[in-house]
Order: sequence, then C-alpha cells, then structure tokens
Amino acid sequence: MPRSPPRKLNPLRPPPPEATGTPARRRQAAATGSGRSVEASTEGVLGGYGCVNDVDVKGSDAFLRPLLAERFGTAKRHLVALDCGSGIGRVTKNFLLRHFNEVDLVEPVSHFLEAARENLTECMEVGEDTHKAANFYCIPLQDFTPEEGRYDVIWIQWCIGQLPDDDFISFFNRAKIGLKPNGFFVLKENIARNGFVLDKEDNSITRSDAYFKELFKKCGLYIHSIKDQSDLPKELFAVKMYALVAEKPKIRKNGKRRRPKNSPRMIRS
Ligand SMILES: C[S@@+](CC[C@H](N)C(=O)[O-])C[C@H]1O[C@@H](n2cnc3c(N)ncnc32)[C@H](O)[C@@H]1O
Repeated sequence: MPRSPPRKLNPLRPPPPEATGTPARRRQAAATGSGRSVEASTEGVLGGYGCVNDVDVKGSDAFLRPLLAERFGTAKRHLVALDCGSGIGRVTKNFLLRHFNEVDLVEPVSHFLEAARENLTECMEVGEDTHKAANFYCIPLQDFTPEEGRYDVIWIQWCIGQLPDDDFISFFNRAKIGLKPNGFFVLKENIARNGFVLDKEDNSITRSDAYFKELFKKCGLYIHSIKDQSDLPKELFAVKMYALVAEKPKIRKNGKRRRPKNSPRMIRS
C-alpha cells in the first residue's frame, strides 16, 4: 500500500483565485497573498507544530556554535546574519540574536514581518554586547539581492521549498555576494526520502538529500558539514542542516580537509 508522505512544517495555502500571470508571479502571489490566512504566531508559521520550537532551536545551536568558532575564531568580533523566510522572527528571536550582533530579516508576507518587527523591538544584551534585529525586508527570496559583503551567515530555514529549481539556483548565486570572507550559508530543510514531493496545496516542493546535493553543485556551493535534526515527531519529514560554502574546501595530501586557521583544537604539551 502506498504510504502517505510525512507531514511538514509549512503553513502556506494555495494561491488566491485572483492570482494570474507568469508562473513566477503566481508563485509570488502564493507566497505573499496566501500567508494572510495564517496566524502570525509560532503555531501558525510551524503549521500547528509549535511544539518543535525548542528541539529545533537546540539542534540549530549545536550545529552553528562550532562552525562559528571554526570559521571566525573565538576572539570578539561583530557578527551579522540574514534570516531568510523569517516569518514572525521565531529563528531570529530564539536563536540567531544570541550569536549575532545584528540580524536582518527577509520575508514576503507583510503581516508576518510586522509581527517580527513587534517581537523584536528590544535589543538583547549578551555580555557587554548589544544584539539587535537591524533591517526588515518585505520581499520574496527570488527577488532579493543582499548587500555586498554584509553577512557572516545567511540562514535559510523552512522556506526554500517555495522556490522552484531555477529560482533556488539564481537566489544562491546572487546571495553569495552578501557573504563576508569565510562567511557561509546554513540551509535547514525538510527532506523527502527519494526524489521530491510536490504539494499542490501550497505549491511547494520537498526535496531529497540527493536532490539538494545536485542543486548545490549547480549553485557552485560546497558542503562544509551536514547534521540531522533529532527528536522531531515521527509523522514529520526528516530535517537536515547543511553548512554551505562558496569556496572549494582545501584538501590535504592525506585526503583530509585542511583545518582553517582559527579552528579549535587540542593543545599539545
Ligand atoms: C514554515 S514558515 C518558516 C518561518 C521561519 N523560517 C521559521 O522557521 O520559523 C515558511 C516561511 O517562508 C515564507 N516564504 C514563503 N515563500 C517565500 C519566498 N518565496 N521567499 C521567502 N520566504 C518565503 C513564508 O511566508 C513563511 O514565513
């Protein structure tokens, strides 16, 4: 008997009936118009699975922390991130602001972004530093180009399924210019078991790991590291985190990747 696909965290509904025009415009209408029916809350943006917020944040934290130390060192430095498809600012508020001095948000659904603005009015104090949400861009990723060299990390979570392959590839190609030296992307996304799963209700695509890897190649991106998100409810899609870099990792003669200068290591006596 065919098994129904696992459920996913995605609240988007079909495009409104008046949506017309090119497929790209229809997709944008789906992204911007349809979100109106979704409550601007954690439950809303997580499709009724607000309960996964804590494990999600914990998993993201465990993935990102060592990467930041490895790529940027442990000395104090002003770090800036971009939260793509930010929704109401859940990821920024619960996680990114703990690590970054400034976070910009990009989100096409205006009432989500307004909620994010309200949720993120206060600066967060981390030690002696101030961490704050800086810029709010109301625009879909397929139309967004980041400011050159602004970001240490571009975080893309649970929204890339709204972009078909051609938009996916052109978004990452444009977004590379937004990275600082040693900067990287993190893509955190639902994973199909094989091939892909199309959802006609919300016009989204859930891709398999192999599919993503093919797309990364087409974007000229290299996988620095991958981790599975653990402890999600069984009925949901598996979720993976990919750290992606634009420069080819240097390989040593022994076949291992060269360790970046700043990476943590054992002190030998
Ligand atoms: C499942 S929610 C996830 C929100 C947030 N990343 C989080 O994890 O809490 C998906 C988000 O992607 C946004 N989205 C939909 N289409 C998009 C597009 N074309 N570009 C950027 N974001 C999009 C939705 O409006 C929604 O806020």
